Amino acid sequence: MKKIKLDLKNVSPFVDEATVEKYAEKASDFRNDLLNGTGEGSDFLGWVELPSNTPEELVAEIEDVATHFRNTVDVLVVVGIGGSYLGAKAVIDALSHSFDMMTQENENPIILYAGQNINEDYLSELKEVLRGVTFGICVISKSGTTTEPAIAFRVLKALLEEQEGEDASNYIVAITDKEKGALRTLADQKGYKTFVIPDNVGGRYSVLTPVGLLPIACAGFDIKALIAGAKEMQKHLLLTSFESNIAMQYAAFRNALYDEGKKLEILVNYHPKLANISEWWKQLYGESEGKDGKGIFPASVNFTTDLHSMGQYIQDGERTLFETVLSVALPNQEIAIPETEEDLDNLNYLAGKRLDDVNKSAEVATTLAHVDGGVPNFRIIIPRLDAYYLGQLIYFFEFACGLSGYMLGVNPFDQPGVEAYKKNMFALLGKPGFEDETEEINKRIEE
Ligand SMILES: O=P(O)(O)OC[C@H]1O[C@](O)(CO)[C@@H](O)[C@@H]1O
Repeated sequence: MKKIKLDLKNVSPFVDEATVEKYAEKASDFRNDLLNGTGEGSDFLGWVELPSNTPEELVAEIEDVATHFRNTVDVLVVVGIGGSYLGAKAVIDALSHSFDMMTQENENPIILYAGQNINEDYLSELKEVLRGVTFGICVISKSGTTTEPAIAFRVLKALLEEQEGEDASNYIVAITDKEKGALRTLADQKGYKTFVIPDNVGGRYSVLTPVGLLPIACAGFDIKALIAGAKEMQKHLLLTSFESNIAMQYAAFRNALYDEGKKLEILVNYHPKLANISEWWKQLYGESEGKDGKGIFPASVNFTTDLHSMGQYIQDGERTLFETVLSVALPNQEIAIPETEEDLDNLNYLAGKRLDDVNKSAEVATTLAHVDGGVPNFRIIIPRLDAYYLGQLIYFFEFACGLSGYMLGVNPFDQPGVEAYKKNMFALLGKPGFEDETEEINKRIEE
């Protein structure tokens, strides 16, 4: 089997060799910190060994529960926010037919999402489409106390109970901490089927635990292939030499770019199915690195679509950005451009060419133009879009993120900044225990 590759050709000219060397020298130590738990945040390194250590029995249990849902429901609502849904959505969207809801042969439940916002229209409309439909709920929260998914679950559970009566609990699975949190208490009391999120795996690193694996299996995709791909990458990233370790290279070069004033990284795809891989990646890198007044800001675009909107800025705006292009080597489908006799649209010069040839030309053309415009370009080559290579990609990004955070000098496994909005919101809503904050925030608003 092939491996995903990292092409540095269009990054190297933008960085000082000595700076890269500085990070490259440290890369091996940081790699050891990840493997041996000797760096900051070492309580949250459970993800490092997940691909090689996930027990077969757990995979079989996930597949059994997925089969139960695939046989009993038409829709599965995944309730979660951040790392508790982004990985599953990223993989499911990458592997699904682009027009899934229009295909007749879909034997798997439609996967919908809730709890990733607090919007009243969204949840009302979701309830509207679920009314009268056989649906299940997969509620995911590591802490078991996050407000957004807790509200959505309460609302959807009420609808499910209204429709299924005493049987409702057979349509619910909860993925949460083994003993802590409100969701654990509720699940135990109601007798829901549960899966555990290991203590030592943070939300944004949890896609290869039941958090990602169960929804992906319910959608009908091959979780064993996903894990096998991740395992292959895990083996590869054990390599100690900088020249052969693509995670060390990516981490070192992006930190060198940061030192050169490139403060913003744009993850680029030329494949619409990868759009949500970018959303997952943004949380992974944003929450891991954006702290202590530092960190590359992760952004994303979908090309060629966004070349007709953001293309102008990337080519010509502030020179503080670099791109990381996800390039899928081979499409899974084939379509050639037809020839017409009249050639009224002047496209006969492309007749017979595959669409992918045109897409690849756009990719090469754009990369060259952006490099000429002062935008360094990493290129990650994914042999094809399937579960195995997505597993490789996920593990590569996770490992590189850990390394990159250490190179930046931050703890890549905490997210203290996320608490600030929560504290204010609880104060505004008058949550018990936040009385002093409520008084303070009300004064501030009235001023
Ligand atoms: O799984 P939980 O505990 O509901 O958390 C969801 C998300 O919220 C955060 O904790 C941020 O508030 C993320 O790190 C996490 O992925």
